[in-house]
Amino acid sequence: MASTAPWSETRPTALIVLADGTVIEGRGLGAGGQAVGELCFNTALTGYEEILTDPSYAGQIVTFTFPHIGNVGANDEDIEDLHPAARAGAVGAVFRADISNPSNYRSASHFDEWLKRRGIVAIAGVDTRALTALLREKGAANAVIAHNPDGVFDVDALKAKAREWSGLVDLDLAKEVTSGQSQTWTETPWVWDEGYGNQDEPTTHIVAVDYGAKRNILRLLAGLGAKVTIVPAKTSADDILALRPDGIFLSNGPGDPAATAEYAVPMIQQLLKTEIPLFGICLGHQMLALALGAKTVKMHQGHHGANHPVKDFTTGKVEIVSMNHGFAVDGDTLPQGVEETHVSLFDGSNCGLTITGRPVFSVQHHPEASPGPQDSHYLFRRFANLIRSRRGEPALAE
Ligand SMILES: NC(=O)CC[C@H](N)C(=O)O
Repeated sequence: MASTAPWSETRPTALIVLADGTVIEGRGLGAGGQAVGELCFNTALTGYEEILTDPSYAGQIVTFTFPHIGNVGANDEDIEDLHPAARAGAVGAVFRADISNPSNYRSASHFDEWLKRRGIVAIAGVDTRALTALLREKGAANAVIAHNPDGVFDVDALKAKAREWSGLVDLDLAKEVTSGQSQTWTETPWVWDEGYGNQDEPTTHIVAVDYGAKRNILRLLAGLGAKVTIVPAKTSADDILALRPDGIFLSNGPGDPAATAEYAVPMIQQLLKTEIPLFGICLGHQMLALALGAKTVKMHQGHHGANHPVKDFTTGKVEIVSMNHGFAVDGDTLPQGVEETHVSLFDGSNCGLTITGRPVFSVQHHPEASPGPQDSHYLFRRFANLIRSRRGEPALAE
């Protein structure tokens, strides 16, 4: 099977070096050079391009547990970050098999070329089952991924680099990946044979605070009739309210929520003094929880995949969801008046909250999928219904 990977039987052309000194050898793919970050694993079977361009993955190296990554090629349509030139998203990728030639009508380039252009350092030929078992046992690890086609590495220097990296705890990465200025978003979700649409006749206005927002979230909001104004992470509550939103959205994003909370929490607390419906996803969920007085914790290995079962206590239904988080809200710290609405059926961790009797809620998982099942799309309709109810309009079927 063809591969663009430089192949050396005798010499590895890429390494993963963990902070504990573990060295894993393989074949280099994608960009040359080195990247440092937290090494995690993702169990999704599809959607590698969406995963690697999710800005929530900034500062992380993703091990794909699915062995064949790259076979549907790459295109410019399936990226999830708002500003591709800024390359917010995963810094490295780990694969079992080499990348085969693309076979898909939507493919515009070989995935290896795409990785190179995107500046993602990648490695193939890794026993990803063993690596995943190691990460499950020891927890997500600080690591360096290095790719040199000549096969020359200073392993001691790589070990030191992995050891000396700060790690994600206390790191505010939202400020690195947020939009520099406000912009309007009107693109609606992808439809078979038609591609993406456009919201030409918006009936509501949603302000989305961008901590590293994924495009498909914005598309789903626009698809439900909203004009979306994306604002930078540090926009003040006054400036947000001056836009006269019908609803406010707090986006997903990378890094430690407790670090971003420094400026996000006072802003969210001010927004909560109004009755404007508010919806948060992932980092947005975590910061809403912090604004309400709850605590977030670093998880052992995190949740990254497209096959996680979550229970919605408000309906009793179980949904299969996309997840990508390394921190979680400690459900035991939710104050009185705040209800836990969703929980992970894998480990019981908190996956959602609402303020009793108020139009405010958030979830830890990624209801926009992209990639993943669409079971949780109802949460966008739940948000739209909070806006509709405030305006005296009939509810959509959830
Ligand atoms: N997808 C996200 O928004 C991730 C939130 C946060 N950075 C975490 O890892 O838990």
